[in-house]
Amino acid sequence: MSKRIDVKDLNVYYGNFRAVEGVNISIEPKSVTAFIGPSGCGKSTFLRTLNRMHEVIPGARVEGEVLLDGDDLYAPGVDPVAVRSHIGMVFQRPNPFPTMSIRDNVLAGVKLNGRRMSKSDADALVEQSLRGANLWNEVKDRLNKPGSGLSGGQQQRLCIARAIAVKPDVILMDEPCSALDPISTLAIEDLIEELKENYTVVIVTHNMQQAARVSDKTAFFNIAGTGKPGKLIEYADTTTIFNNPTEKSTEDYVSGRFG
Ligand SMILES: Nc1ncnc2c1ncn2[C@@H]1O[C@H](COP(=O)(O)OP(=O)(O)OP(=O)(O)O)[C@@H](O)[C@H]1O
Repeated sequence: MSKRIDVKDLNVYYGNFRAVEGVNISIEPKSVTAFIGPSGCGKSTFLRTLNRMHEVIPGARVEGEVLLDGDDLYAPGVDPVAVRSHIGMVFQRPNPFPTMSIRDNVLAGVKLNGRRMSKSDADALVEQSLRGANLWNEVKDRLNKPGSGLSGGQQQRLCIARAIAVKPDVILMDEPCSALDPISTLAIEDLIEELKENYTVVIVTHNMQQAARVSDKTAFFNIAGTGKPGKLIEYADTTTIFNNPTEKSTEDYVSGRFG
């Protein structure tokens, strides 16, 4: 089930360094939202706070609120592992477990969450997830072969299958195509378009054409200079951000004048 995310007054720190400052944003369910902006402006840092993934970095912490359909992900007693089962993540480099079979890779997140199921239920979930990631036809005859035997683009779709197997509400993607060739990139972009029928999708991308192609809304982040915090500068419909932005810095960035 797709859910909305509301972020209120969010600051993110690495130790004493404030990497992201004062973000307020509402992300709609069943939509694709792109985060764009120059290197170091905090896109990945902010993305990771949406499922508490930053907590694996020592010294990283947030102030503010992140609400998933109104529930605060940072409220006392909330288990970050449970948060990550509702809000999945796909990374820049495809990271299937290399020695695990394709089938076991799909089931890895489900097993991590301690869910037990019969072999026939597991088989059905593997097929459903691989179909959902547009990978089924390419791998159905080699489900017991290692995930590392797939091409980069197939491995990334396997990681998406692994993410959707746990039936999340939200899928976060941190530059999911940056390690892929153009054909595999198009396959992932097509898949993102399909995923939004069922999920809230948030994608960090350096590729402006990709943001324009896949997203409904775009958030532009920027930094005033090295050592300064990143800020959300403008957030609007993607067509507005690319064709008629309010802020001069947004226009300069999307027209390729910096970044
Ligand atoms: N693990 C970390 N420890 C300390 N500082 C970090 C860490 N990760 C990122 N930073 C700093 O936080 C700031 C934001 O980095 P982040 O990677 O979120 O930016 P980004 O916009 O995603 O950049 P890029 O587009 O290059 O990936 C940068 O100044 C970066 O050096």
